[in-house]
Amino acid sequence: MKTKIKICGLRRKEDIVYVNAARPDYCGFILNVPQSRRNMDPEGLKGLLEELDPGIVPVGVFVNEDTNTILRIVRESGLKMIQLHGQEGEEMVRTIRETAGVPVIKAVSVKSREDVERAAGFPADYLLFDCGTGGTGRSFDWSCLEEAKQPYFLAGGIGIHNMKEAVERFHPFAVDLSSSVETDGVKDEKKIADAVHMLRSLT
Ligand SMILES: O=C(O)c1ccccc1N[C@@H]1O[C@H](COP(=O)(O)O)[C@@H](O)[C@H]1O
Repeated sequence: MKTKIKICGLRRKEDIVYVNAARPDYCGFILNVPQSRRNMDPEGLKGLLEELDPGIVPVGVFVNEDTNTILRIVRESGLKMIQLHGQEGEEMVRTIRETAGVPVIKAVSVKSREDVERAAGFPADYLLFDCGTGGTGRSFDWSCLEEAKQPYFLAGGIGIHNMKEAVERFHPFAVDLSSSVETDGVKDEKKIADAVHMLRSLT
């Protein structure tokens, strides 16, 4: 199967224009995470999603958010996928997956092979392997991925400099980019286009 691509951390109208032109498979919105410079208020989300090309799946990224708040935001905004990027436990992942009616991605911070092995027990539709807290622009030791048993999103410092190696060596379900497609802290149209173009040329 061809590796897909997600562009994460959109928050401006221009960002929607950029992804509509580049056409990644998924795009992500960091919601109610004030410690992130990519944070956006869910109030503004519906308006952005109305402008999004229907062929791009919008993913809501939450960090240790209350379950009912996640379910309400998904219901009201039209998000098509949920990414849990904090310390959410199995029970919460299961509840959200059963109730929200959209697929759930569970992010796991990888420091060792054991982190990847343990993640196999999560009742999520997809796992996402990342470095640290998310959106850091840093990679982890990819040799840990040799223990991965199910389809996963690969995140953490992915860009055009290392995407070829990531895809050809590990065949992730999707690569997930944020920092590498920004200039001066905002999304960059050309970097997004180049990243999506490179991914399509690889697979
Ligand atoms: O991007 C953030 O600020 C962020 C904040 C909180 C949770 C997740 C966040 N981003 C996720 O990080 C990876 C991309 O990381 P990178 O910048 O390319 O290294 C992706 O999964 C985003 O959803």
